[in-house]
Amino acid sequence: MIEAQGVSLQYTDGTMALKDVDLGVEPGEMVYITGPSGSGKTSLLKLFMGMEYPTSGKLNVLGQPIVKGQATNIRRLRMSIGPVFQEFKLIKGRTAIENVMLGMRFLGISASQLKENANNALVKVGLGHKIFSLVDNLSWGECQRVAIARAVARKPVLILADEPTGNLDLKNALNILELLTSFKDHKTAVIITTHATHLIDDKEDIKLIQVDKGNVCWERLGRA
Ligand SMILES: Nc1ncnc2c1ncn2[C@@H]1O[C@H](COP(=O)(O)OP(=O)(O)OP(=O)(O)O)[C@@H](O)[C@H]1O
Repeated sequence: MIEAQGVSLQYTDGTMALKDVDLGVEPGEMVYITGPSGSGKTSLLKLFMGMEYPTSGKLNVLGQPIVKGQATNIRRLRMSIGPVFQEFKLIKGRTAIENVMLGMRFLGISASQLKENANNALVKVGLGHKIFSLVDNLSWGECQRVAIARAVARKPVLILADEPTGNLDLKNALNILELLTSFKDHKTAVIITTHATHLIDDKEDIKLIQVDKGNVCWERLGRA
C-alpha cells in the first residue's frame, strides 16, 4: 500500500522534516506513528496523502508514485484515502449527513446510494440520532465523529488520522481509537498519529512507527 525508499522532505524554508525514510505499510495493517512535537508525524501523513512531495527518494502510495506535477494521479489516490485531520473542515449551515455526502460527491454514485452510505457511516460512528442536526449545533467530539464518518463513508482502503485523541479525555480517546481500529479489515489499513503512547494496546498486532527529528524507525508489536 505504501512503499517509501530513502524519502526525505525539506520544506521551502529549509526545514528538514523527514530524513531518508524507509517504510512499508501492507493492506490490513494497524499503524501508529508516535514522536515528540515537531518530529515529522504530520509531514509523513501529508506525504501519504500527496499533500507534500518527497524532495528525494521514492514514494508509492496505493500504486501511485507521489511526484510533484502528477495532479491527476494524486486526485485519483485521494478517492481511496479517508483522512481525519486535526481541523475537521466541516461545512457550517449544513447537517451532519450533508457534510458526509459532500465528502463523496466526486465518486459518481447515485444520490440514493450516497444517502445510504452517509447514513450508515453516521450510525457506525454513534451519531444515528444526529443525522439531520446542523454541524453548528454539535459538540467538538460529535464534529470529530462526523469527520470520521465523512472519511469512512466512501469505503477508503487507507484511513489516515492525525492526532485523533488530542483533545479528548481518556475514556473518549480510547473510544475513538477503538472506532478507528474497527475500520481495519483485510484490505483496509489504518494509520494514526498520536502523542498518547500509553493508549496504544501493545498486545494487539500493530506496527509502531517512531519519528524523532525527522528520523523514522519502526517495529511490530503484539506478534507471537
Ligand atoms: N509548511 C511547512 N513549512 C516549513 N516547515 C514546516 C511546515 N510544516 C511543518 N514544518 C516543520 O517541519 C517539522 C515537522 O513538523 P510536523 O508538523 O510534521 O511535526 P509533528 O510531529 O506532526 O508535530 P506535532 O506533534 O506538534 O503536530 C517541524 O519542525 C515543523 O515546524
